Amino acid sequence: MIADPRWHRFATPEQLADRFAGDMADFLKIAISQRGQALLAVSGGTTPAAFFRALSTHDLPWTDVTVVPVDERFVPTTSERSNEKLIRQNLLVNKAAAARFTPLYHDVADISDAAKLADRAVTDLPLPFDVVVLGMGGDGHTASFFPDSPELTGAIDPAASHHVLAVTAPSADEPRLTLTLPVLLSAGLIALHIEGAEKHSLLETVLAEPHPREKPIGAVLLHAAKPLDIYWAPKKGE
Ligand SMILES: O=C(O)[C@H](O)[C@@H](O)[C@H](O)[C@H](O)COP(=O)(O)O
Repeated sequence: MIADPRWHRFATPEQLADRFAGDMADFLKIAISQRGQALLAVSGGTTPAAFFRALSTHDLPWTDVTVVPVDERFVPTTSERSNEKLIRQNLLVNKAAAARFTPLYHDVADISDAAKLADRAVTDLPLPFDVVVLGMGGDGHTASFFPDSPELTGAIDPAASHHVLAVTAPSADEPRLTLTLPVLLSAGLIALHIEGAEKHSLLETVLAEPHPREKPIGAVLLHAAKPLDIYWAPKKGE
């Protein structure tokens, strides 16, 4: 049974970015006040850049915050496809430049070695995450849980023993490293940031009938112990 999500709807992506950044900054401040530090996992892709830039300007004890990618393309951090590059250029700037960062990408030949290194680094963090920010693709994937991935079952296994897995998928442009479902679900707050009418409609469909293997966002919705916060705005011109 899915816990009814909390929808936060905005007229424009700019208004969403400003309010979303303020809400996440407030939650990170609470986490820091309660446990002296905060763990923030963020997704990549094309949607979050404005939110990252807005969050980077907020005044909070960034030296007590560790930022981790929810998932990563197995590409050098100089690549335009790199989520680490996106995060470093848009979030780890301004006041947030003082934050710590734990990468998933490691410059090794074999992605399974990178996954092992990333899994060890994430395991060594003071888990659970305080905030996880997810995106969603038009096929209903989130993180790197792709419907056509042979590793999907392992990645969305609620009892997965690893925190990071290497995954591949014909629909993904490159091999990926992804946090697994349990480590995402253990977060204090899970926010889903999507924009556009198409994604809104897709999510409404999944909320009505979750198919974790067809629409992997459904695995998050089904197994989340608390409601997700969904931040949505129409795309420009919609
Ligand atoms: O590495 C990635 O691409 C993301 O982590 C991925 O899960 C993303 O959130 C969705 O693919 C949505 O991407 P867009 O924001 O580009 O639509």
